[in-house]
Amino acid sequence: MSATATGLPFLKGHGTQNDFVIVPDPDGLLDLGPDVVARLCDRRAGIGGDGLLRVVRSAADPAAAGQADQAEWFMDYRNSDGSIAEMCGNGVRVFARYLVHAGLVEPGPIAVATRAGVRRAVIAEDGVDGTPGAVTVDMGRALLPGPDGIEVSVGDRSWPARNVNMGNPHAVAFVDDLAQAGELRTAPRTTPGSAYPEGVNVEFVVDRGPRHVAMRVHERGSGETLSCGTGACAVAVAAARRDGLDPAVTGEAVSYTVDLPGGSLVITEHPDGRVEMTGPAEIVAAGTIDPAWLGVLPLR
Ligand SMILES: N[C@@H](CCC[C@H](N)C(=O)O)C(=O)O
Repeated sequence: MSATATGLPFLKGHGTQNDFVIVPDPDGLLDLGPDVVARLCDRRAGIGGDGLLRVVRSAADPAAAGQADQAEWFMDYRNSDGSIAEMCGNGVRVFARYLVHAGLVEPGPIAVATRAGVRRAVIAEDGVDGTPGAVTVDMGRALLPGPDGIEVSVGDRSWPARNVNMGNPHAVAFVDDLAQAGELRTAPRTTPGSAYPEGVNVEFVVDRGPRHVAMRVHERGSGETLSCGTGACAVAVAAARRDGLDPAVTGEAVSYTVDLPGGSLVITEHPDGRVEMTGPAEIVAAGTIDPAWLGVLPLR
């Protein structure tokens, strides 16, 4: 499936209600600029999505340089405002689900090239009732680069936050009540400004029970979304450190269930530092974008 004079094929998918426009471009023929991506992600005038996943062979995209020998497919992820991000956790599960849906891979282990490097996933078989199998992804190591003293503010309220990098940047703030963050129509402020020169995803977290938390997120480039996979990983690692748990020290893996408005993810940090995310991913629709609406097919 690729762009033709009669239109641009697309699919729609989501993982815990973080939703994506999926554009198959196996041979890397499309040039999707920020404006085109933002139009496609527009929920009223376009298809609608928190982001866009272009599916391209690693060998056909310079952004996947050096990864083609390990991962045939490259996830070219874009935020809904058209900006590029290094990584998307829900996106990589949906990307894997698309590859199975399209018959390009079988359920089981798969490697996906991303701007943050190769991510290895395992796609479970569908359930007997047809429920799509969960996808588990090795999200790599969390970095906790500091500095101390980061604060996140909404209106006149501020909270201390922890800087966690999952390939993309996160500020994780523990709050008393998720409603305290308000409507999140605009990005929370973070200080010092120097902590996040490329912008940041901000998570607000409350405890639900032992190794069980709930969160809301304001995503860089997409606004408040119903789920963020990298955000859930960042939250689980920040919660573990707050709880005095570090698998590298104890030698025991630590798992947290992270509830998001769109569903739940299970995040496990291993003694070697790998952070594993397990959650659902499904394809909900497929169609063709009218070239007249698009103006012109964005071919290279
Ligand atoms: N929703 C994603 C994260 C997408 C990228 C993020 N908005 C950024 O700019 O870093 C996820 O599931 O991880």
